[in-house]
Amino acid sequence: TRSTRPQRLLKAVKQHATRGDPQSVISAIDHFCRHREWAMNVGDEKGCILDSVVSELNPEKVLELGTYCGYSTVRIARLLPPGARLITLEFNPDYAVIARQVIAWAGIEDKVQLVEGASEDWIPRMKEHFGIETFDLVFLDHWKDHYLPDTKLMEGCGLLRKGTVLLADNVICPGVPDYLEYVRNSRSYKSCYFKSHLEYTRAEDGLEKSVFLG
Ligand SMILES: CCCNc1ncnc2c1ncn2[C@@H]1O[C@H](/C=C/CNC(=O)c2cc(-c3ccc(F)cc3)cc(O)c2O)[C@@H](O)[C@H]1O
Ligand SMILES: [Mg+2]
Repeated sequence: TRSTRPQRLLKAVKQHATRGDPQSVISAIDHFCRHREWAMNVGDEKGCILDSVVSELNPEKVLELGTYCGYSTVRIARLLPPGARLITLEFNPDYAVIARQVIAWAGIEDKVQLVEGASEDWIPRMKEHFGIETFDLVFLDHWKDHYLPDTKLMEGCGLLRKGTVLLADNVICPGVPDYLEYVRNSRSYKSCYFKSHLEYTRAEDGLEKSVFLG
């Protein structure tokens, strides 16, 4: 049967990227998505904004909601200091199979824990299962109607501390209106918008950075 787009993306990584070189994995995926087949990775333009937020924060504990093929997982993990940890949640087993191989090809698997399952099931188990007190950074890039409920769930589970940064993809396209309204109007967040473009296109999109104030 015909291959899937994530399988073709992984093939492009194995053909064009150097094992153990995260930057070459990122470039191979960007090239594939720009010149062969579009895919919903955060991409190179918004990826640079993601890089600057990670580099400025130097987070020890990072949570990613929605691994997909592992592109942003590699972008984040390559910048983490030794001993820092990224937990990424992916509930589609077919995508998880691809993401594990992309993460391994990049050579950053020792910083990453890919957990197969739904965010709503795993967020409440972060403390007892992973020994996580609070996260320093959360990257939201999963189903857009789950950004808000999962944020409220993380608040309720005590996973956010004064200064935790939530970075949300796609706040314009496809858009997350209920989430934006919440983080921009809640007294518990200081929020700002980083204008950019939808990955590999000229359409507007951007990232919303929201600092939890406690
Ligand atoms: C129980 C559901 C909520 N919890 C979840 N827990 C764990 N993983 C979850 C997940 N939801 C979704 N996922 C996974 O995240 C990924 C989903 C991402 C959804 N992203 C988008 O829809 C998206 C869509 C676009 C897009 C933009 C314009 C356009 F014309 C077409 C698409 C651009 C993006 O950057 C996007 O991120 C998948 O791998 C999915 O299996
Ligand atoms: Mg996205």
